[in-house]
Amino acid sequence: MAESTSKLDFQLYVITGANYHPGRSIVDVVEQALIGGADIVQLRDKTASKQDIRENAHKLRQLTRRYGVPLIINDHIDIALEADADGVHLGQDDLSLAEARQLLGPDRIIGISTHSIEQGLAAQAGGADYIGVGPVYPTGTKPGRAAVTTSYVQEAAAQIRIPFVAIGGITLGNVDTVIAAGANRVCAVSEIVGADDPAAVCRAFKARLNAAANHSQSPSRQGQSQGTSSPNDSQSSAAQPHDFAGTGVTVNGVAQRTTARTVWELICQHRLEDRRIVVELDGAIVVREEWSRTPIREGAAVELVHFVGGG
Ligand SMILES: Cc1ncc(COP(=O)(O)OP(=O)(O)O)c(N)n1
Ligand SMILES: Cc1nc(C(=O)O)sc1CCOP(=O)(O)O
Ligand SMILES: [Mg+2]
Repeated sequence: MAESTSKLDFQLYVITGANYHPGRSIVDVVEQALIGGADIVQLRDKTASKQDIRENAHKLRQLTRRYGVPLIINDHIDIALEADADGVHLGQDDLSLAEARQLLGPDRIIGISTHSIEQGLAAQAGGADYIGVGPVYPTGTKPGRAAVTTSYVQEAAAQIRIPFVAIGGITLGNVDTVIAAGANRVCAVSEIVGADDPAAVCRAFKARLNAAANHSQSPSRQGQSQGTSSPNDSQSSAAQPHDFAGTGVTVNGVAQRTTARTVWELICQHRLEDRRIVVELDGAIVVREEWSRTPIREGAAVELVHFVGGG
């Protein structure tokens, strides 16, 4: 089912889990995930004191701002507001969606955990910005919760119109199965924050998600754009289609013709979609949230600056 336009644009969602990285700071581990291409970060800590969670929220707020990535706080609306996080994530047993919306206002993101299509449809009708669909597989991060299996992912893909993210026991070993069931977005805790190299794991997840997104393009669109797509295709409709000869642009000082319609498609054509990059268009920085909405026009001068060594 086609998604409605959303304020959310992500593929890879990373949730913290301090018990998985003893001896390494949360800031260090999350920064590695961001370098690897994590699109959204959730601070989740079920055991720390409220004061410690508050302090980590402020640290992660600063960090995620530097990377232009949204920060979600699990469970604690007060901390989300105090730290100026982008939103909260709530479960079926947490504060209700309606109460949370009243406290947070219309603009902050509210994500809701769902474990059945009935719960998913209810959260969508109640105004959730996204839903979690899981646990797809049994997981030690949420022990005792029965797996919903990829059947619920398939149902969500068919019936849910807001973004949904598959979660629970997702690893590089099974992510292709989850994607094949219809997930465009995945979320992981242990596989990422418990890894020796969280950046490498994130890059690998993004490569799988991007490969699937490119593969699912219609043949006519592939012909136009070399099979690249934005993380949320509905947002790239702002760009106008180009003719077959493409658009004359200069990329990093090299004149060329491109079939890319947006900055995001140009990034994909240059195979930089899973790299940490800064984009300059005609002398002005284009922030990450705008990549899939920013059209490439004839004569554009684009600088795609990527950081060698850090990811
Ligand atoms: C993206 C995402 N999905 C699901 C959850 C789980 O939330 P909840 O059911 O409230 O359980 P706890 O995380 O609070 O233990 C989540 N946090 N994020
Ligand atoms: C926090 C959480 N919520 C879930 C849900 O299905 O609602 S599954 C989950 C844990 C996800 O951790 P991992 O990637 O380590 O399996
Ligand atoms: Mg919760």
